[in-house]
Amino acid sequence: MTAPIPLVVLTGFLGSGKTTLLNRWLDQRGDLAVVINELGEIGIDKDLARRVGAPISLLAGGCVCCAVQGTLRTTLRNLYMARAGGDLPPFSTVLLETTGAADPFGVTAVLEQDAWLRKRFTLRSILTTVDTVAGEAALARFPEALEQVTAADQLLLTKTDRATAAQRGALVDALRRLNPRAGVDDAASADAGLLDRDFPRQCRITGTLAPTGAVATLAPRPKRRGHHLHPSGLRWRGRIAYDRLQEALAALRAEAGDELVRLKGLVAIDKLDGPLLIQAVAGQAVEVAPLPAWPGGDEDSRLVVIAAGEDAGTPTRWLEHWRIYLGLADVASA
Ligand SMILES: Nc1nc2c(ncn2[C@@H]2O[C@H](COP(=O)(O)OP(=O)(O)OP(=O)(O)O)[C@@H](O)[C@H]2O)c(=O)[nH]1
Repeated sequence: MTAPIPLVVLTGFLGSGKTTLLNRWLDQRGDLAVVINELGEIGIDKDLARRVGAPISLLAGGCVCCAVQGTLRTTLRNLYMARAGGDLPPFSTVLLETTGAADPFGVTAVLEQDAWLRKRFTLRSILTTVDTVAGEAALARFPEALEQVTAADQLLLTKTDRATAAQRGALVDALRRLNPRAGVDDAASADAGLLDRDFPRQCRITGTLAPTGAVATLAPRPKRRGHHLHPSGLRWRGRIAYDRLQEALAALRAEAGDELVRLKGLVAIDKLDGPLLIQAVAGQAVEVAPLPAWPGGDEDSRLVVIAAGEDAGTPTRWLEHWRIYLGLADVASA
């Protein structure tokens, strides 16, 4: 049997910059197979990933750490078989982008528990993006962010261009306390060569160093029960005037308050050929960017929101208000 294929897990809290980094790495090398996990049924990240010939698989409808663990197993098997059968180029590495709510240990458990996969894939690293501006607040509020930091082999600071030196310093101190064994570096200086780097691992049970590639790790596990982050998505056809969209976004943000953790969308706008890409991260301004064309061939407008809190129905109610506000009758699926 050939050597196991390295798997790199790219994780990090919602909106912390995973897809942005993934796209930079896809520009830099063509020997990756990519698996993208999205929390909701309606996907946007896969369409936003650069089309550079790398095979890209989508795991939608839940976190890879729990709801779609089985789909991850199947996806990895399919990738392996397609590569062995010559149906895919002989990619060197699988790069898995988790959702921003994933527990990376749930991903490593898939490799640990499946004998077939264990022989054919090896966990190379867990790389965690941390938003330098919003990271400390996320760590204080969301156990998911804590899990991602404690599981990391390498922590990558994003949005350093927006952060003050004091924010950066305080965050680095907090990260070093939470995970002293991980390196901390700026994502901007992390090129795709990082994907080849092996990290020493320790066995969770004995605490002894295991050869690189073993899947166990010694990091302490913060406790949580289930997710408190709930996705919902809306899909529709028809164009919206830009001013109307701005009003609707303001109304949505006002209704949702700080329960709105993440928003992203591709929206057809009057007089624009391509869609408007909309992104918002809790506490940060909404970013809009016109794209020259619809990525991925799907020309339905889509909006995905992720809410924090106990009530999983909350984000669906926001989107229903959004639909009514904009008079969107032609909803293809919700
Ligand atoms: N200024 C600045 N913005 C960034 C940087 N990295 C990401 N962003 C912005 O942050 C927002 C979220 O970035 P993404 O790369 O989509 O984050 P993500 O972690 O993939 O998001 P989810 O998949 O929803 O968890 C987007 O609006 C990006 O343009 C950065 O280094 N600097």
